[in-house]
Amino acid sequence: RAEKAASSTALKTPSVSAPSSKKQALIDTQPPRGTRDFPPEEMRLRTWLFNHFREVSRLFGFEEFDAPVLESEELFTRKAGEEIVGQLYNFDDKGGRRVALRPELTPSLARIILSKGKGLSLPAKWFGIGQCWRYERTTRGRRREHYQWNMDVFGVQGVEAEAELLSAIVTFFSRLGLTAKDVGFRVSSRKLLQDVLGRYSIPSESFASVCVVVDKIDKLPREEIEKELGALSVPPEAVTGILQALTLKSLSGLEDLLGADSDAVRELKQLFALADGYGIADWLQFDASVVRGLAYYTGVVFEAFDREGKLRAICGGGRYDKLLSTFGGDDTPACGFGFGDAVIVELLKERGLLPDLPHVVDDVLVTLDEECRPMLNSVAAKLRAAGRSVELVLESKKMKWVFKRVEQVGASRLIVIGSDEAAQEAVKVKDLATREETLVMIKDLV
Ligand SMILES: OCc1cccc(Br)n1
Repeated sequence: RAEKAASSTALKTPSVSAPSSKKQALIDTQPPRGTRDFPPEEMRLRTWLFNHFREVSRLFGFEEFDAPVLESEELFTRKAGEEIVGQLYNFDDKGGRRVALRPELTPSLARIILSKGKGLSLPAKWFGIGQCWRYERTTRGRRREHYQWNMDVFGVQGVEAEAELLSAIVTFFSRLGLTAKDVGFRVSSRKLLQDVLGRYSIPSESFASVCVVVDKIDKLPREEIEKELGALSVPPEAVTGILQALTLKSLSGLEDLLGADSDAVRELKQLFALADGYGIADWLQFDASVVRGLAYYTGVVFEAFDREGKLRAICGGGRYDKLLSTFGGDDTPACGFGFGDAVIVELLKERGLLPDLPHVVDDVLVTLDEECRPMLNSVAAKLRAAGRSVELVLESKKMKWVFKRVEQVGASRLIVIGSDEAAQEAVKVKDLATREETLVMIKDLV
């Protein structure tokens, strides 16, 4: 059968095309529209940022998880009119299955929590860093992917969990050199809106959709907001009541509106008291206009903003106690946040807080005599085993080239082996700080 196939192939096309003398047209070397490459200098900054994400998550005792970038579309097809759903990067796979590139991490996390059922001991405190996608008409030239850091707590009913998450984000900002003068958090609760809607007998089924519209209050003209709320059968007097309530900026004002026994008032008072315990109260402010744009939030919601007001929200999150039941599971109290990798870098640039992250190695090793290369390799292996990062010059190079390379990679030492050194089983070590040169027996080299 192989011969037959080979012969039939031979008849159709040459097994290997002869190297063409015609120059190949250059491919498009740019990454797909809306996506980014991370060459080393960009990757060092991303790694630096992600290391801070991971270290803060470790300090708070969270465990890392991940999930596929590709998920079943049904995980994200919520009906509340969210932008994140309208911009789903979804398609039919080759098996005809409806799939989507994840636009966020929380639904995947909820799916995994559900998959573990009673086997999962609560509370579960998980964090993840994952690439998330959207398919937006590129008229606005915006990115179609970003990396998101999530921290989520499953199984804690009280706002102690939200306070812990806020403390984690403040810890992160502080590690980067940002203070409460640079960044603040607007904090509210969707129970405020729930309470107000209840006063106008708005059916609970409209709650999520109303929140999605109200979240656009700073992005759309008032009449557009009124129109979209009207389309959700929210009567004009209720629209006025809602928009009025959203102007509240103090808990005392909120208490005047909702009364001292309102859940929203009680929870927010407790949250601010707990925040004070962490020493982060001056980072937080109550702002009734914060509702966030994800349909599944049910309680406390928050977002971090740059106090100069030049940038989009830095991160956001909140409580989502009913997400599991939308997947057919039993509800478990949950809250979490998402923190994108783009706005924070813009903010650090604005504040002159981007770190200098050169490519650095400890030692550059070179031989002047190719006969000595095996011995040079043994020196490289010895140094690497001792934990030193070693750039091994892999080809025969002039010393002028080597010194340029040493500068490029910020090495601390240049280690040279020639026939004289090899004969003594030694190397010449040049300390690049002191310029001092010494002969060192290989057996004594560290
Ligand atoms: O924040 C919304 C979002 C989701 C996926 C990808 C990008 Br870029 N932005």
